[in-house]
Amino acid sequence: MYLREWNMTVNKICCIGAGYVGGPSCAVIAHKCPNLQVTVVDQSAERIAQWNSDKLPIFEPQLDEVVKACRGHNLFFSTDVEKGIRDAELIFICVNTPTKTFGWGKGRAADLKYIESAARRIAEVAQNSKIVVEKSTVPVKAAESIANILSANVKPGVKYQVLSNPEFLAEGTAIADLLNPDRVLIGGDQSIEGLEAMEALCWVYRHWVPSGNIITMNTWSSELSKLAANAFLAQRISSINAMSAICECTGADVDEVAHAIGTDSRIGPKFLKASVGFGGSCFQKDVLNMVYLCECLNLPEVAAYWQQVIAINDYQRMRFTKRIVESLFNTVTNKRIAILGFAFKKDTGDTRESAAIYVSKYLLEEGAHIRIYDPKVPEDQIINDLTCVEVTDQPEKVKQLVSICPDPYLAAEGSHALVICTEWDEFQSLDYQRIYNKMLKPAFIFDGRLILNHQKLMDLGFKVETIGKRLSRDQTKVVRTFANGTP
Ligand SMILES: NC(=O)C1=CN([C@@H]2O[C@H](COP(=O)(O)OP(=O)(O)OC[C@H]3O[C@@H](n4cnc5c(N)ncnc54)[C@H](O)[C@@H]3O)[C@@H](O)[C@H]2O)C=CC1
Ligand SMILES: O=C(O)[C@H]1O[C@H](OP(=O)(O)OP(=O)(O)OC[C@H]2O[C@@H](n3ccc(=O)[nH]c3=O)[C@H](O)[C@@H]2O)[C@H](O)[C@@H](O)[C@@H]1O
Repeated sequence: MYLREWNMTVNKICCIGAGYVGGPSCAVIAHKCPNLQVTVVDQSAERIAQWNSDKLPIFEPQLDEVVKACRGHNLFFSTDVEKGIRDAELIFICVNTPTKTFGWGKGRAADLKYIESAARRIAEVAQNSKIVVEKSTVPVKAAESIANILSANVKPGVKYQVLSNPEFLAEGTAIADLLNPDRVLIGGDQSIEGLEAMEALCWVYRHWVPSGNIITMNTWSSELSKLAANAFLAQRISSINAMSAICECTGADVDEVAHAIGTDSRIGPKFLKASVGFGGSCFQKDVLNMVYLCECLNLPEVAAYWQQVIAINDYQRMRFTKRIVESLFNTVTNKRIAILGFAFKKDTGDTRESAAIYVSKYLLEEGAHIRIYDPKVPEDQIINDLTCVEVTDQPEKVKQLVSICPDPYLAAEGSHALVICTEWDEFQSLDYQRIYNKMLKPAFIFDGRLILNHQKLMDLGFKVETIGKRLSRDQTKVVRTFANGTP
């Protein structure tokens, strides 16, 4: 596409950051825009080598097919960041923006060092004008910081426009989300050059996304909308999880409550599945980022409101684990507990902020032996997650207490309890009679994802506990407690 104000044609795209977002989103752009050349660059030689191999660095349904269809034709993965930047007219920044672990804003603010280093690299290397697209999730006004870095180091004859184009894909459905997005959001400067830069990015997406699904707005609205979307989604999960605690005390059933409220078209049925707590690299990070933003803007009441979404999530993971310990006669020391599922959700091998890490941590602190099975997470990833400094100060002890099993039946063998932490489909069709026979009695199942047929399991002899409903326990206890006035 030719840009008149810029006297430039968009032919080549570069993406800085070959992670969960940069890899899949650029693969889809390359697949849908055969007229464009797309190069994904990363400073990690290991990651780039994996993208160029038969075993891609991330597991996503359909990703292999899309990458194989265009890799080597108009899709390239490279460690040559400079060349990637130099050749492209349009550059996506898709680097990580983790929560800061030090200094001001520690534990809440986003660490923007990778964004800044990408911006500085562009400024250093660029010999002609560039449209720079911030795709990473960032605090409001980050685009302005990028623009300031670029303009402070600009070379004669070079122009920049910085756009915000946050990504809304969810892991496990990344390719489907990218091929069929609810919307594509583009924020930019409302100047003539800014509008033309936005039009160039709209043109890229129009190769496959209907115009009506491409929304344009000012940069700050776009940046804030991304944080707002994740905060609203996380808040819905914390809301239904808060309901699950009430359900467990009252005899109500959280799935029934979710169904009842979800049929109200104003509320809608999605994202109302109670669980052991949300995980993933973004919900907690982005809500905390919002909390920090509110504090900086001197809005303490608003900050406290969003902080509570995280507090309920922490409470849910802890509450579920306490129930495991209580049910196992108040001690799990030296007991064997099988954990099924370690990824933060099904259909991904990603474990970042996975609820399974927290459940395992609490059980290990109580001295349990845990046997973990996950269909996609590699053994070394699980061990790294459980021995990192945030989880334990006794990594050697943890290694002794944890074993990774190649199948769920081996994990269950000789165990006192089986805990479902991830909603993998395969867990619904396991041979639970076989599992029951191999377990110690009474054999407990804790379904942290509400995915199993509880009645069938109880008929087999299992003691079953789950989130947001009482199954094995005596319902009359609840009524008596209320009669005493001490719920
Ligand atoms: N993971 C997800 O599902 C989603 C993530 N996001 C956002 O997208 C951004 C990226 O997330 P992920 O892809 O999950 O991160 P990631 O950690 O998987 O990938 C980031 C990549 O950037 C590379 N990198 C960092 N600085 C670099 C530099 N200066 N030059 C070259 N490469 C550099 C790293 O080596 C890494 O491979 C984050 O801001 C995240 O919040 C947004 C939507 C979905
Ligand atoms: O910014 C991001 O990184 C992305 O964050 C989420 O995507 P993701 O974290 O990949 O996955 P989700 O499907 O949102 O699930 C997040 C967590 O919530 C849990 N969850 C989800 C839905 C639900 O009803 N209940 C529930 O407990 C999941 O099991 C998982 O642990 C958003 O859904 C994406 O739109 C966004 O782009």
